[in-house]
Amino acid sequence: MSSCAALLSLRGVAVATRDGRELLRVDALDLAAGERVAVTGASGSGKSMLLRALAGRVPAGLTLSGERATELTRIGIVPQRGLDALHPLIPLRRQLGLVTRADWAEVGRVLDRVGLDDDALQGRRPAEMSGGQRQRAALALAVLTRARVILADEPTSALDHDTRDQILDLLTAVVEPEQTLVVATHDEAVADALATRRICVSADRLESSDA
Ligand SMILES: Nc1ncnc2c1ncn2[C@@H]1O[C@H](COP(=O)(O)OP(=O)(O)OP(=O)(O)O)[C@@H](O)[C@H]1O
Repeated sequence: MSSCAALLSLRGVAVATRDGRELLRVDALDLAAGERVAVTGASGSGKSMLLRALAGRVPAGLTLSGERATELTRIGIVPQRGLDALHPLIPLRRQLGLVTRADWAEVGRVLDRVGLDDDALQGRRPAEMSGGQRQRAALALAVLTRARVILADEPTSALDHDTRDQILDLLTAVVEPEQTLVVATHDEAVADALATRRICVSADRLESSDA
Protein backbone atom coordinates (compact mmCIF):
# COMPACT_ATOMS: atom_id res chain seq x y z
CA MET A 1 0.00 0.00 0.00
CA SER A 2 1.39 3.41 -0.83
CA SER A 3 1.77 5.77 2.07
CA CYS A 4 -0.09 8.57 0.21
CA ALA A 5 -3.29 6.51 0.54
CA ALA A 6 -2.68 5.92 4.22
CA LEU A 7 -4.65 7.59 6.99
CA LEU A 8 -1.88 6.89 9.43
CA SER A 9 1.67 5.64 8.87
CA LEU A 10 4.44 4.50 11.15
CA ARG A 11 8.04 4.33 9.92
CA GLY A 12 10.94 3.12 12.04
CA VAL A 13 8.90 3.56 15.21
CA ALA A 14 10.07 2.19 18.55
CA VAL A 15 8.57 2.18 22.02
CA ALA A 16 11.27 1.81 24.66
CA THR A 17 11.93 2.23 28.33
CA ARG A 18 13.99 5.24 29.36
CA ASP A 19 17.02 2.99 29.82
CA GLY A 20 16.73 1.92 26.17
CA ARG A 21 15.01 -1.48 26.37
CA GLU A 22 12.80 -1.81 23.27
CA LEU A 23 9.25 -3.01 23.89
CA LEU A 24 8.07 -2.66 20.29
CA ARG A 25 9.63 -1.91 16.90
CA VAL A 26 7.62 -1.14 13.77
CA ASP A 27 9.61 -0.82 10.55
CA ALA A 28 6.63 0.22 8.41
CA LEU A 29 2.88 0.19 8.91
CA ASP A 30 0.15 1.99 6.96
CA LEU A 31 -3.52 2.12 7.87
CA ALA A 32 -5.99 2.82 5.08
CA ALA A 33 -9.59 3.96 5.32
CA GLY A 34 -12.12 1.23 6.04
CA GLU A 35 -9.64 -1.43 7.10
CA ARG A 36 -10.55 -3.89 9.85
CA VAL A 37 -7.26 -4.88 11.43
CA ALA A 38 -6.84 -7.53 14.11
CA VAL A 39 -3.63 -7.27 16.13
CA THR A 40 -2.85 -10.65 17.66
CA GLY A 41 0.04 -12.08 19.62
CA ALA A 42 0.90 -13.68 22.94
CA SER A 43 0.46 -11.87 26.22
CA GLY A 44 3.22 -9.30 26.61
CA SER A 45 4.17 -9.38 22.91
CA GLY A 46 3.37 -5.69 22.41
CA LYS A 47 -0.23 -5.45 21.13
CA SER A 48 -1.16 -2.62 23.48
CA MET A 49 2.12 -0.85 22.69
CA LEU A 50 1.28 -0.98 18.99
CA LEU A 51 -2.09 0.65 19.66
CA ARG A 52 -0.39 3.27 21.77
CA ALA A 53 2.16 3.95 19.03
CA LEU A 54 -0.72 4.34 16.56
CA ALA A 55 -2.41 6.74 18.99
CA GLY A 56 0.87 8.62 19.37
CA ARG A 57 0.86 8.37 23.17
CA VAL A 58 2.81 6.05 25.44
CA PRO A 59 2.61 5.73 29.23
CA ALA A 60 4.82 7.86 31.44
CA GLY A 61 8.30 6.37 31.71
CA LEU A 62 8.35 5.12 28.11
CA THR A 63 9.54 6.84 24.94
CA LEU A 64 8.09 6.83 21.43
CA SER A 65 10.59 7.47 18.63
CA GLY A 66 10.51 7.33 14.83
CA GLU A 67 8.07 8.82 12.35
CA ARG A 68 4.31 8.83 12.89
CA ALA A 69 2.56 10.55 10.01
CA THR A 70 -1.13 11.43 10.00
CA GLU A 71 -3.41 14.36 9.36
CA LEU A 72 -5.96 13.04 11.83
CA THR A 73 -6.50 15.16 14.91
CA ARG A 74 -8.81 12.71 16.67
CA ILE A 75 -8.48 8.99 17.21
CA GLY A 76 -11.19 7.00 18.97
CA ILE A 77 -9.96 4.71 21.72
CA VAL A 78 -11.88 1.86 23.32
CA PRO A 79 -9.69 0.75 26.25
CA GLN A 80 -9.52 -2.69 27.87
CA ARG A 81 -11.61 -1.42 30.76
CA GLY A 82 -14.47 0.80 29.65
CA LEU A 83 -14.13 2.89 32.79
CA ASP A 84 -10.67 4.06 31.66
CA ALA A 85 -12.38 6.11 28.93
CA LEU A 86 -15.11 7.55 31.14
CA HIS A 87 -15.49 9.80 34.14
CA PRO A 88 -16.91 7.48 36.80
CA LEU A 89 -19.17 10.05 38.43
CA ILE A 90 -20.77 12.09 35.63
CA PRO A 91 -24.07 10.66 34.38
CA LEU A 92 -23.40 8.89 31.10
CA ARG A 93 -25.59 10.74 28.61
CA ARG A 94 -24.60 14.15 29.96
CA GLN A 95 -20.92 13.15 30.02
CA LEU A 96 -20.85 11.98 26.41
CA GLY A 97 -22.49 15.24 25.32
CA LEU A 98 -20.00 17.33 27.30
CA VAL A 99 -16.98 15.46 25.99
CA THR A 100 -17.94 15.18 22.33
CA ARG A 101 -20.21 18.25 22.02
CA ALA A 102 -22.78 16.04 20.33
CA ASP A 103 -26.29 17.20 21.09
CA TRP A 104 -28.63 15.38 23.48
CA ALA A 105 -30.56 13.63 20.70
CA GLU A 106 -27.42 12.42 18.90
CA VAL A 107 -25.96 11.01 22.13
CA GLY A 108 -29.26 9.25 22.76
CA ARG A 109 -29.25 7.76 19.24
CA VAL A 110 -25.72 6.36 19.60
CA LEU A 111 -26.45 5.00 23.08
CA ASP A 112 -29.52 3.28 21.63
CA ARG A 113 -27.35 1.78 18.89
CA VAL A 114 -24.89 0.31 21.37
CA GLY A 115 -27.74 -1.22 23.33
CA LEU A 116 -27.86 1.29 26.20
CA ASP A 117 -31.36 2.36 25.31
CA ASP A 118 -32.79 2.58 28.78
CA ASP A 119 -33.38 6.17 29.99
CA ALA A 120 -32.53 5.29 33.58
CA LEU A 121 -29.29 3.64 32.49
CA GLN A 122 -28.31 6.62 30.34
CA GLY A 123 -28.75 8.81 33.41
CA ARG A 124 -26.60 6.55 35.57
CA ARG A 125 -22.98 7.20 36.50
CA PRO A 126 -20.43 4.81 34.88
CA ALA A 127 -19.24 3.83 38.38
CA GLU A 128 -22.67 2.24 38.86
CA MET A 129 -22.59 0.20 35.63
CA SER A 130 -21.51 -3.34 34.80
CA GLY A 131 -18.31 -4.10 32.87
CA GLY A 132 -20.26 -4.86 29.70
CA GLN A 133 -22.30 -1.66 30.01
CA ARG A 134 -19.11 0.36 30.45
CA GLN A 135 -17.63 -1.27 27.34
CA ARG A 136 -20.71 -0.26 25.38
CA ALA A 137 -20.48 3.25 26.79
CA ALA A 138 -16.79 3.49 25.80
CA LEU A 139 -17.70 2.33 22.31
CA ALA A 140 -20.46 4.95 22.12
CA LEU A 141 -17.89 7.58 23.14
CA ALA A 142 -15.48 6.48 20.40
CA VAL A 143 -18.29 6.56 17.83
CA LEU A 144 -19.48 10.01 18.95
CA THR A 145 -15.98 11.48 18.48
CA ARG A 146 -16.47 10.67 14.75
CA ALA A 147 -12.83 9.68 14.59
CA ARG A 148 -11.74 8.13 11.31
CA VAL A 149 -9.62 5.60 13.18
CA ILE A 150 -10.87 3.63 16.19
CA LEU A 151 -8.39 1.65 18.28
CA ALA A 152 -9.89 -1.00 20.56
CA ASP A 153 -7.63 -2.76 23.07
CA GLU A 154 -8.98 -6.19 24.01
CA PRO A 155 -12.51 -4.80 24.00
CA THR A 156 -13.98 -8.19 24.91
CA SER A 157 -11.36 -9.57 27.30
CA ALA A 158 -13.30 -9.05 30.52
CA LEU A 159 -16.61 -10.28 29.14
CA ASP A 160 -18.39 -13.61 29.04
CA HIS A 161 -19.01 -15.23 25.64
CA ASP A 162 -22.52 -13.88 25.14
CA THR A 163 -21.51 -10.33 25.97
CA ARG A 164 -18.36 -10.72 23.88
CA ASP A 165 -20.44 -11.70 20.85
CA GLN A 166 -22.76 -8.75 21.46
CA ILE A 167 -19.86 -6.30 21.63
CA LEU A 168 -18.40 -7.83 18.46
CA ASP A 169 -21.71 -7.45 16.67
CA LEU A 170 -21.85 -3.88 17.91
CA LEU A 171 -18.35 -3.08 16.72
CA THR A 172 -19.20 -4.31 13.24
CA ALA A 173 -22.59 -2.59 13.21
CA VAL A 174 -21.60 0.74 14.72
CA VAL A 175 -18.32 1.43 12.94
CA GLU A 176 -18.99 3.13 9.60
CA PRO A 177 -17.60 1.46 6.43
CA GLU A 178 -15.07 4.25 5.86
CA GLN A 179 -13.86 4.23 9.47
CA THR A 180 -10.74 2.22 10.21
CA LEU A 181 -10.92 -0.19 13.12
CA VAL A 182 -7.89 -1.73 14.81
CA VAL A 183 -8.60 -4.33 17.48
CA ALA A 184 -5.93 -5.88 19.70
CA THR A 185 -7.01 -9.32 20.81
CA HIS A 186 -5.62 -12.67 21.89
CA ASP A 187 -8.94 -14.25 20.95
CA GLU A 188 -8.77 -15.91 17.52
CA ALA A 189 -12.58 -15.93 17.28
CA VAL A 190 -12.62 -12.15 17.64
CA ALA A 191 -9.91 -11.78 14.98
CA ASP A 192 -11.74 -14.16 12.61
CA ALA A 193 -15.03 -12.34 13.07
CA LEU A 194 -13.67 -8.86 12.47
CA ALA A 195 -10.53 -8.71 10.46
CA THR A 196 -9.84 -7.96 6.83
CA ARG A 197 -6.17 -7.85 7.75
CA ARG A 198 -4.11 -9.34 10.55
CA ILE A 199 -0.99 -8.12 12.24
CA CYS A 200 0.74 -10.55 14.54
CA VAL A 201 3.12 -9.11 17.12
CA SER A 202 5.82 -11.57 18.06
CA ALA A 203 8.91 -10.82 20.16
CA ASP A 204 8.16 -7.08 19.70
CA ARG A 205 8.11 -7.34 15.85
CA LEU A 206 5.18 -7.24 13.41
CA GLU A 207 4.14 -9.84 10.86
CA SER A 208 1.31 -8.83 8.55
CA SER A 209 -1.14 -10.82 6.46
CA ASP A 210 -4.53 -10.50 4.83
CA ALA A 211 -7.27 -12.23 6.81
N1 LIG B 1 4.98 0.96 31.59
C1 LIG B 1 5.79 -0.04 31.20
N2 LIG B 1 7.11 -0.04 31.52
C2 LIG B 1 7.93 -1.02 31.12
N3 LIG B 1 7.53 -2.09 30.39
C3 LIG B 1 6.23 -2.16 30.07
C4 LIG B 1 5.29 -1.16 30.44
N4 LIG B 1 4.08 -1.50 29.96
C5 LIG B 1 4.25 -2.67 29.33
N5 LIG B 1 5.53 -3.08 29.38
C6 LIG B 1 6.11 -4.28 28.75
O1 LIG B 1 6.01 -4.10 27.33
C7 LIG B 1 5.76 -5.36 26.69
C8 LIG B 1 4.55 -5.23 25.79
O2 LIG B 1 3.41 -4.95 26.59
P1 LIG B 1 1.94 -4.86 26.00
O3 LIG B 1 1.06 -4.34 27.08
O4 LIG B 1 1.98 -4.13 24.72
O5 LIG B 1 1.62 -6.39 25.70
P2 LIG B 1 0.27 -7.05 25.15
O6 LIG B 1 0.65 -7.86 23.95
O7 LIG B 1 -0.77 -6.00 24.97
O8 LIG B 1 -0.09 -8.00 26.38
P3 LIG B 1 -1.51 -8.52 26.94
O9 LIG B 1 -2.09 -9.42 25.89
O10 LIG B 1 -1.11 -9.29 28.17
O11 LIG B 1 -2.36 -7.30 27.23
C9 LIG B 1 5.59 -6.37 27.81
O12 LIG B 1 6.79 -7.08 27.94
C10 LIG B 1 5.33 -5.54 29.04
O13 LIG B 1 5.82 -6.17 30.21
